[in-house]
Amino acid sequence: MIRVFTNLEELSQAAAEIFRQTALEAVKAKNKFTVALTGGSSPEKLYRLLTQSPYREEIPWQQTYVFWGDERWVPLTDERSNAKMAFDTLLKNVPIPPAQIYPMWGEVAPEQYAQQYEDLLRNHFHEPNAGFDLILLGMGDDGHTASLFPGTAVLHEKERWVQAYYLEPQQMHRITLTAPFINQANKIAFLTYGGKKSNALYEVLEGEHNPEKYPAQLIQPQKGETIWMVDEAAADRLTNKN
Ligand SMILES: O=C(O)[C@H](O)[C@@H](O)[C@H](O)[C@H](O)COP(=O)(O)O
Repeated sequence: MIRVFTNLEELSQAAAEIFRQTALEAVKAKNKFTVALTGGSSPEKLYRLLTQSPYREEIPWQQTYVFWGDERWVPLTDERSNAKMAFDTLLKNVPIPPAQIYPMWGEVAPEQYAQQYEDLLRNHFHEPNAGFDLILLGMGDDGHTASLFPGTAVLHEKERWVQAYYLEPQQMHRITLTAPFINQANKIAFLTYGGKKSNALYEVLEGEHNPEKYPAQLIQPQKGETIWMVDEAAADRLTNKN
């Protein structure tokens, strides 16, 4: 499903509403809500909204479990850390028990940490084909999502839920949920705005199938739904906006 908004404010409001609804439904059904946050700049406004009324009061924070879709392999105090951004804008300001927040960072090698994070997730979910209630994702203007970058080996991973690898062009390690595991989610919301994303958005949604070049094409949940939340500038090249 594609939803087009006139500006980031409206897009973020609608995303906050999806977050609230999904959290309430999950807690009603199984007494917990498990969400994966995204990094980048796109979710900042959403995160700030979630700390305000009515979301601050109505979201069942005590039963919320927070993971990340991906991370730059840097300490939690580093400005590039996706977790730092989420703590500063959202997590410090809502009553989630700290033990229910799982940033992707540890004092071990990134590959070893990826295995630990996967074990953590498998323990959390119990079932091998279970997935997140909600995953928030962004998309880069090259068509990457999470840390699934064009031309990387992680795009071909079938078994693992989490992987870490060295991303040569950025000279840093990245850690990411893999596409097969992301696709086990019940709901995925892409937050994508700005004219510089319009080509990639067109290629991902309406171009030829070429996930090697446009990895966001790999995101096709088996049983869940994908909601593309975009602004008019990003949607500029789309012919089908429904
Ligand atoms: O850590 C990251 O950078 C994210 O993993 C990445 O997938 C991000 O969501 C996109 O690059 C969009 O970034 P913007 O929201 O900044 O455009």
